[in-house]
Amino acid sequence: MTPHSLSQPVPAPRLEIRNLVRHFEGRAVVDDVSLRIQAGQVTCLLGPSGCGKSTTLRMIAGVEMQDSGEIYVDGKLICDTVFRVPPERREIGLMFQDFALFPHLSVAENVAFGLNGPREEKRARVEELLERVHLTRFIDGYPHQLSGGEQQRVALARALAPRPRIMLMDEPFSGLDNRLRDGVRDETLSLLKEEDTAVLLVTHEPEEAMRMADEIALMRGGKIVQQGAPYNVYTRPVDRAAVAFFSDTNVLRSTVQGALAQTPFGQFLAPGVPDGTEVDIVFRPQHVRLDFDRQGGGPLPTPSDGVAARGVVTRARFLGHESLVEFRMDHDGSVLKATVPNVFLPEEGRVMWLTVRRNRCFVFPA
Ligand SMILES: Nc1ncnc2c1ncn2[C@@H]1O[C@H](COP(=O)(O)OP(=O)(O)OP(=O)(O)O)[C@@H](O)[C@H]1O
Repeated sequence: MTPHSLSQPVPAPRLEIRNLVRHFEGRAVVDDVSLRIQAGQVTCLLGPSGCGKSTTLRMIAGVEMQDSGEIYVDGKLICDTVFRVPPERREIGLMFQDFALFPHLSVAENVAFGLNGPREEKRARVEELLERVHLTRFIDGYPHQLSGGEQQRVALARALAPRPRIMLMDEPFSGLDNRLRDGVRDETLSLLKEEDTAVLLVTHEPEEAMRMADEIALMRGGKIVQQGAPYNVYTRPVDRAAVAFFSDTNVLRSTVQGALAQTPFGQFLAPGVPDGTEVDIVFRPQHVRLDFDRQGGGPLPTPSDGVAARGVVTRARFLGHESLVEFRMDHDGSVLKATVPNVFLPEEGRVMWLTVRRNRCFVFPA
């Protein structure tokens, strides 16, 4: 870094919300939520249905008022409990799943809807955006002549036409079928990046968040419980529910003695956990290793994989890029799941030995 760049002032986040709170019927539906998003960055607000994602988005859009907290755009206050810039002056673009196009307006008229200024300028912006979403040929067409994916791209062009500083997107792709969705998502993402827009995208689908986000804010019960790059949120989850939100999980319950949790898979480190504490050892099916039975025995213990435990196959299914195998474990009759790349479909009743990758396990208080 040069001395010159050191002296550059750090730009204020394009969007910042501080300590937003909203109650409905005495319940905090959004409970002290803070976020910062830079220009050109996509943050996904990810969480189960009803956790307060849409209410957060609506407060930023200005169609819902917070009980407390502030919203800033480029460092300027646009809303607290006293001062409020009206929604239409916030320079925020909106895209919702059911944000339908106007059926009686042509594609060009739809895209131009939020634009002011001379006709030629508006037309030039409409042509530019339709070119970028590869829909120039439909410029004089009407929404009913377009497929779902094409309509969604027009909606995106319409939302971006006035060059909003921020885009708020609420489950924008959930109306599209799977085949279309990936393509529309990728195209949307590259267009948003080109426009240098700060994006807050609400979704309940982890795959969508992993695919789209620079940063994921995991929300539950009105609070952001974890925030970070997708890789970090996935590999360093804060609790058991955060693991389970992204994938199937296996759980072993144990009690800590001497900073160790004993299990049929050997011991797990539980540093700093007091003796007598019940813990859950949580791991994903892809971190279970399978081995064949060798005359009643399994593989020898290793420091990285611990001790092998015996299980019997109850079900095996091929999922496309991997196979999911379920086992009933000898030690307590519990069911554990393992995934194996490609095709692996052992018959029901087959005995196998399971080990668990130590460096992929999470130990949480139960
Ligand atoms: N106007 C309202 N009056 C009363 N309760 C409301 C209102 N709006 C939202 N809620 C409640 O607040 C909670 C959070 O709703 P919100 O729509 O923000 O959740 P969400 O995470 O976006 O869920 P979904 O993905 O299902 O839309 C829900 O329990 C909802 O019923």
